[in-house]
Amino acid sequence: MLRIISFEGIDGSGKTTVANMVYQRLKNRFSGKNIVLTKEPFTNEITSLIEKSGWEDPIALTLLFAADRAYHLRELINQNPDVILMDRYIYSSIAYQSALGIEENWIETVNSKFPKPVLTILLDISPNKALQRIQKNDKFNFKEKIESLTIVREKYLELARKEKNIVIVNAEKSLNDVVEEVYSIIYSYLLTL
Ligand SMILES: Nc1ncnc2c1ncn2[C@@H]1O[C@H](COP(=O)(O)OP(=O)(O)OP(=O)(O)O)[C@@H](O)[C@H]1O
Ligand SMILES: Cc1cn([C@H]2C[C@H](O)[C@@H](COP(=O)(O)O)O2)c(=O)[nH]c1=O
Repeated sequence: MLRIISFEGIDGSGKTTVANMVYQRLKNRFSGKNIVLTKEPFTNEITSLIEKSGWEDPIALTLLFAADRAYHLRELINQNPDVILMDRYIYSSIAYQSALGIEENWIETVNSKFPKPVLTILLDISPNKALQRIQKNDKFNFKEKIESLTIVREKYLELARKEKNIVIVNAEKSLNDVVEEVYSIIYSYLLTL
């Protein structure tokens, strides 16, 4: 069984930075466990198709992200991890692709063969603040408009109201405070294994 802890949130919420810092601390504290840090999208080939698609067709995007995920999970199984820290996972598809107008039920069905995350850290931040942070770090060629990120954020918050394993963390706090909070949530989970 793959135990996946996913990091979710709108672009610029701090997922990659926080996941990396928390991973370093967890690796030192739980040196006997095989903790893997990874991110989605995973494959260069599918990422390039996603970029070529122009980020507008939610059906194509849902299917491409799911194909990437299927390949990614097969690679992860081979690493025999105790726990996987995943920078984006299924809830990214639900939040982002449903924000483009596609039915959430269908996105859930497309992703229904993948293991659900045991825990999800939702880094919540206003789109304004998030966009200020990534102005200089934007790696992807897509529209990072405040309007669209506002819808994505609302989709994430809706998911958090439905799914008990999603923990909302205020990502507007200082980096140290966010890392401390996320570390302690995951630490408590790992002690139960
Ligand atoms: N709590 C914080 N306070 C201030 N700056 C932060 C905080 N967290 C992250 N940052 C900074 O914000 C920028 C974006 O962070 P990061 O790339 O980790 O976000 P992300 O959620 O992974 O973004 P994306 O989804 O676009 O890849 C980085 O420059 C990072 O150093
Ligand atoms: C997994 C996944 C990702 N996306 C979107 C979300 C982001 O805008 C980009 C990835 O960018 P990052 O800077 O590497 O986080 O892809 C998506 O729309 N659907 C998904 O399933």
